[in-house]
Amino acid sequence: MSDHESLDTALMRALDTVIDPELRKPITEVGMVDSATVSEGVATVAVLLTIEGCPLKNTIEQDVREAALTVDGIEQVDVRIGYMSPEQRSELKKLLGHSSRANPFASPDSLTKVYAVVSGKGGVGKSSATANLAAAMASAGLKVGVVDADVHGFSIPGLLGITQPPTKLEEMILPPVVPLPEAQRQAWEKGHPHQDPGFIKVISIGMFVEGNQPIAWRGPMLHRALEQFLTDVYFGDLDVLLLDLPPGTGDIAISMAQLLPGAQLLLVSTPQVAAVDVAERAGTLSLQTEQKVAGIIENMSAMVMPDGSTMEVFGSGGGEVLSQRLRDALGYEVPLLGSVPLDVSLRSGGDAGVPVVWSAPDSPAGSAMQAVADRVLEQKRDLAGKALPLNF
Ligand SMILES: Nc1ncnc2c1ncn2[C@@H]1O[C@H](COP(=O)(O)OP(=O)(O)OP(=O)(O)O)[C@@H](O)[C@H]1O
Repeated sequence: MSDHESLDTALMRALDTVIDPELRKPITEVGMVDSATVSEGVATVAVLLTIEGCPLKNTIEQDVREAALTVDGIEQVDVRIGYMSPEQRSELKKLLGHSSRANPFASPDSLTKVYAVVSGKGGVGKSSATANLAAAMASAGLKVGVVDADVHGFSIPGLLGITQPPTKLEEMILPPVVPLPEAQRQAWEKGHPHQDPGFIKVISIGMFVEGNQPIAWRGPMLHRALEQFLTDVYFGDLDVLLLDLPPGTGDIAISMAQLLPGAQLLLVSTPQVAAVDVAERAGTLSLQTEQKVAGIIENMSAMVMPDGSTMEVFGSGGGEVLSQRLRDALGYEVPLLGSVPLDVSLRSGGDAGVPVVWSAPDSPAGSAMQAVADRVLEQKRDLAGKALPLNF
């Protein structure tokens, strides 16, 4: 083998380590490296991006440059950016095994655990719980998808700090990906040197409307939108899919049950005993849809004051009462998965686009949200006692 050939090969191996941020696959595997050669210490890499104006152009360019410079004998890198032709994009879709006519999560072979986060009333912290569960699960090394189907109150992109739009490849949609923040990534790599860290792929109705416009859709359109999210969006292999649904027992809850019959419900409620009736209705809808309620998340429970005392702004005991009532109504245990206190750090983390389990993991709300996520993951481990192909 000549020096040229061995350097070219070494360059290609280095490029194997560059992961496309949206597809979460090595760029060498998905046809994004058109050519890569080395001559007199200069690497020339022709990269094909999926679409023109790809928002991740700079990241990919930078990653290619850094990877090439790890090769002994390469001193300079010339990255040439081009774009895939329609034929190349079709090839890519085939390679990804994406068919926009199938909802992969409804297939009996699907290994993805699906949870719909629901509530009786609005404003009880359903979206905050969804974002924090997703973040905690990604920190545990899981590949997590989030579908923000809260049509009238979509807030997941903001809670997860997403500003980048999805990428459209004809009818296939590549959702934005939230990687682990630096501190969590380092902690993961220290404990699991040979395993990829988790991430969150997110799709939201809010990504498809201009500015802050309201959505005035009737049931069939909502159904179609949810269906499209499950079929047209390329999530790849996920460990967990979380859905943030609108509050109550409306059209979307029914559509979700039709499209994802295997989804389990996580019911969010405040500790206010008077709110339990409404939450109970959201839980007992599962009798008609034949879905399982996996547990209750009590949110906005007693706030810890600076002097260490607690203040029960929304009362107490609602989660326990709801757990008992649902056990009686549904005929199986519906555990209270945890109580998350009212906490400024949860609100400020959400406002800053960093869920509190990441921004302030030791805060009262951060540790309580983490504990809820741990309980959900434990339930998953218990599943039928069979080995799941997951590493947690
Ligand atoms: N434990 C908490 N401590 C402090 N603030 C909280 C807590 N939980 C939620 N909040 C705040 O309450 C508001 C409502 O929360 P969130 O948007 O998560 O509720 P929701 O149930 O999803 O609402 P919607 O009905 O609009 O979907 C947000 O401003 C959020 O930051």
